[in-house]
This record gives sequence, structure tokens and C-alpha cells, in this order.
Amino acid sequence: MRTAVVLFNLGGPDRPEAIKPFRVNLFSDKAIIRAPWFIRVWLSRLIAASSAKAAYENYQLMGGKSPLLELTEKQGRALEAQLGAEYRCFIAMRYWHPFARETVQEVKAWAPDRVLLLPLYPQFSSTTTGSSLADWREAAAWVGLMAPVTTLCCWYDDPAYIAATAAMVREAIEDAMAQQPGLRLRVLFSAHGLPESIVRAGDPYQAEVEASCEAVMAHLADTGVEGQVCYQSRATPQKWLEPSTIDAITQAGKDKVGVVVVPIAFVSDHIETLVELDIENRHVAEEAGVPVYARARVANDDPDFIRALAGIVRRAAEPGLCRGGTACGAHKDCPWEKTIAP
Ligand SMILES: C=CC1=C(C)c2cc3[nH]c(cc4nc(cc5[nH]c(cc1n2)c(C)c5CCC(=O)O)C(CCC(=O)O)=C4C)c(C)c3C=C
Ligand SMILES: [Fe+2]
Ligand SMILES: [Fe+2]
Repeated sequence: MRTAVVLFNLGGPDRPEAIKPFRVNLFSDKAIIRAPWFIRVWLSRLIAASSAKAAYENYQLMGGKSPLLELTEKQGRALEAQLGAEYRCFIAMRYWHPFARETVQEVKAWAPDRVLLLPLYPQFSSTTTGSSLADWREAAAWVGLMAPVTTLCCWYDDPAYIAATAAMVREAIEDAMAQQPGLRLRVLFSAHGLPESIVRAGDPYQAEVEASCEAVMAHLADTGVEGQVCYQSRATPQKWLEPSTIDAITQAGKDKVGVVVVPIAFVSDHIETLVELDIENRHVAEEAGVPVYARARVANDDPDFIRALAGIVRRAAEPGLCRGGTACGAHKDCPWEKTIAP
């Protein structure tokens, strides 16, 4: 059975001139800025402009573009190799090319027997998975893509994903321990932040992040390290989830513990790992007197992670599992149904 697997991520600018329109697209999304459209149009430009210079400088540190698409393409190729000839992976980004409206045409032309939607966000948020799925649904209706669809709305607790993540964290712990043997270590699970109001409105992201972190920590009990969840990348003036990663690093400095930062909500490198965690927050750690600062690598095309994704795909293709938009058997209380599906 020909199966199209659509991989979703946020997207990123592919050249310096794309930074501004990419960020305007992001801040114009009603799932991100929850205001009536006429306020949102104005606000999106205001917020995008107010942080434009810093964003431009940060993208310059990565050669003026985001590596996210190339890394997602690699993940897609590795996943196809795992799944076999009947499967083909496609990519749909939310705020820059390839947009869902472009990818849906490619999927239709390939004429699959079924379509599986796989957001590359382990934890569900209405701002990421929810927004991408709604965007896809609109694009698919527009071109009349009729093949049956299965949606995999969240896989924050998938045992193979958790084991693959724990192995990457263990590597970073060993690296930190080798730098200063005997040093007390704290694992900082740094998830992308969200405005608190979005969580209060029913977004399950924080609960799913905490569950992922707890499951990873259960694999690391033998190391004796402590764990803490914190939130990075605040991008609007509202109150966001706390503690911030910067506050957690500063506290680690006061406590004289080494830190291992784990970007738990990302499965690919991009500006928020390569610049925010590796450059800006490393500097914060130095200033705060943190004795050792290590960062766990993100999955990218790590073979164990790709095998975990392949397992999720195979199970998702079975009947009775998560089908966003109709019924979900994968989660008793499917967030896709609750927060986004009409
Ligand atoms: C209100 C603003 C934002 C929310 C809410 C948000 C949620 C969110 N984002 C990711 C993952 C990524 N974010 C990326 C970039 C990015 N995100 C925001 C703002 C919000 N994100 C901005 C302004 C940007 C652009 C970067 C910048 O200008 O500083 C990216 C891609 C980065 C790249 O390489 O280009 C990812 C991936 C998650 C997981 C999440 C909530 C759960
Ligand atoms: Fe973001
Ligand atoms: Fe579900």
C-alpha cells in the first residue's frame, strides 16, 4: 500500500532576505498570537520588527539561514530507508517553504493509498502540531486530496523515542563528568516556552513535556544526576512558562552544580539549539559561574531515533490508533480533538 508520510516542522529562512517574511508569517498565525485578525496583522509586524535586528544577527551566526529544512530532509530519507519502498516521506513546513499548500500538490501527484501525518514535535501544542495540522487540512481540502488520513498527534511518551533521547542525554552526562569528575550535575530539560495563557486555555504541551522528562530521567536513575524542567526562547511580552532556562542556569551557578542542557522539545538542530543554547546560554553559564556546561545533542538523523519514528509510523498505520479529525484511540483524551479539530 503506497503510504505518504508527511513530516511537519516549523520551517526557517533559507536566505537572509527570507528572515523577515518568515517571522511575519509566524507572528501572523492565529495559533501563536491570539487576537482578532485586525489586531494580529498590526501586532505581528510590530513584534517581528521589534526583534528583527537580534534575529538577523542570530541567523548570521548560522550563515544567514536555518539548517532545519536540510536536517528534516535527512530525517525523511533515513525514515524512508527504514520503512521500505511502499513509503515516501514528504515535508510540510509551517512558516517557510515548502508550505503545506505546496507539499499537498506533490502528495496528490504521487497518488498514495493513504496519508500519515507525522508532526516532528514530540509534545503536542496548539501552537505547533495543532497549527500545522489545521494548515494541512485546509490545503488538502483545497486540492481535493481524498486518500484516507491518519494523524499522529503526539508521541511524547513513546518508549523507543524516550530510550533514544535518554541515550543522548547519557552521552552528554558522561562528557560533563569527564570534564570534572565528582562534580554534582543537574540535567536542565530546556523546552521551548509558551505563553502561560495558552496553557491555561487547555494546551497539553507543558504536561506532555513534563511527562517526557520524567520518562527520560527514569532511564538515568543510575547516574545520580538531578533533573529540572525549564523553558527557553520567550518571544512575546506576555508571561511565559517558568522557570526560564536562563534563570535555571543562573541558579545552577549559585548552587555550584554543572549543567547538562537537553533541548527536549526539538528533534533537529536550528537557531534555538545552535545559537541560543550553544552560544548565548553558554555565555550566561560562564558569567553565572557554572562549573561545567554541556549540551545533549538533538536527534537529527540518529539511527535509534529514526527507528523510533519508524515504529511510530508502523503502529500509527494500524487501524484503531490516533486519527485526528475522526476518533483517537491512541490517547484517551486526544489533544488534537480537544484543541484544534473543528
Ligand atoms: C509566540 C511566539 C512563539 C511560540 C509560542 C513558539 C512556540 C514553539 N516554537 C517551537 C519550535 C521552533 N521555533 C522556531 C523559531 C521561532 N519561534 C518563534 C516564536 C514562537 N515559537 C520565533 C520568533 C522564531 C524565529 C526565531 C527567531 O526569530 O528568534 C523554530 C525554527 C528556528 C529556525 O531554525 O529558523 C523551531 C523549530 C516549538 C517546539 C514551540 C512550542 C511548543
Ligand atoms: Fe518557536
Ligand atoms: Fe491523539
